[in-house]
Amino acid sequence: MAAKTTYRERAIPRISLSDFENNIDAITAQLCDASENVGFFSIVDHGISIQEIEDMFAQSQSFFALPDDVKATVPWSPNNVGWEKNSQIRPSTGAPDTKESYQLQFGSYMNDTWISPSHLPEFKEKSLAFMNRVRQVSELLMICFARGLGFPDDYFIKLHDVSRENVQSVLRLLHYFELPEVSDGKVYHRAGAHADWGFLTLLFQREGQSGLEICPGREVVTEFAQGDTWSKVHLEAGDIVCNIGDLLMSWSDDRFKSTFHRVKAPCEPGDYFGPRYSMAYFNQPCSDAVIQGPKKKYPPVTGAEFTASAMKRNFAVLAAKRQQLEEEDLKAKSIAPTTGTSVAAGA
Ligand SMILES: O=C(O)CCC(=O)C(=O)O
Ligand SMILES: [Fe+2]
Repeated sequence: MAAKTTYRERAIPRISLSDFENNIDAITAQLCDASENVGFFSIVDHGISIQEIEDMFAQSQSFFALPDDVKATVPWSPNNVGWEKNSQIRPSTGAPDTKESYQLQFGSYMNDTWISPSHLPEFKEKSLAFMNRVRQVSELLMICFARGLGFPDDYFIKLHDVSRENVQSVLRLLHYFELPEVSDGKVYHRAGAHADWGFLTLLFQREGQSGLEICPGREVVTEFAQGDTWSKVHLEAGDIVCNIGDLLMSWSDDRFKSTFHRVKAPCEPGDYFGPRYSMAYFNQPCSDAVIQGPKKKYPPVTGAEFTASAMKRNFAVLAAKRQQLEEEDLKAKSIAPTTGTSVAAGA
């Protein structure tokens, strides 16, 4: 069984981007405050309509409704594009998330990885149009973060130029499976606790499909530890939930916090066990972008190097978690060799 969660109410700032040009200073101040103190905020009046978001969710749902052997024609690849199912293992749990996802990028890595129009005629065109809408909103936020850190306004925008071949930005469509409400003793991780390693994530969720929770408290980007007091992220239709990734935390000399979050493994009364769809747009800079904060707290690294070391850290923690689970399993078997009890990995 998953452990019972300790909750604390935390206010997650809601920031309006209305009349952006005239309000840019006030918006910058609110974004910096939210990023320093929570690491999560939602944005409203961002210009993407509820209808546009729902239309993209409809495309996503049509994709996931295809038979697995059709989705398998666009498999996940190490270029970070494509479809996977039950395969993303988080260091916090040591177990795969119970979900499937389809990752989309702007450039040529996608050439063989767009689902054929014979299955979904409008999928590619509609997805690229939606990705460009989210990119535009992201660029407004990038101007504010650049100002907040004392860089020129277009500093981050240029380093996330999606017309360049080596940009790493991704739209991840997610489908978490419906889960049994009656406990069968297993823990079904939806998205185990993690921090995003990119620059800034914009997340779209559907009303009624709750589960996103955050756990702030990280002071330096090199630290993997997490607290155990969670806060639910409440959602209003049309809101975009944004979170700082490790890369922006490092690029801001640890001023803006990349916060641990998860989609809870439902196990308590009131949790949502039904099918859940979400979409996460990860802003990730070009692989040759040079990353260093204004105070030079960390040595300069390229986008590619930052990603590689984030992966290395991730896999080291994952290996340690797996070893811990194996040792617990062996211990449980030696105490009660005939029960076959499985080890619950708490998120
Ligand atoms: O599905 C969600 O609400 C969160 C997904 C997420 O955190 C991720 O994919 O990094
Ligand atoms: Fe995430």
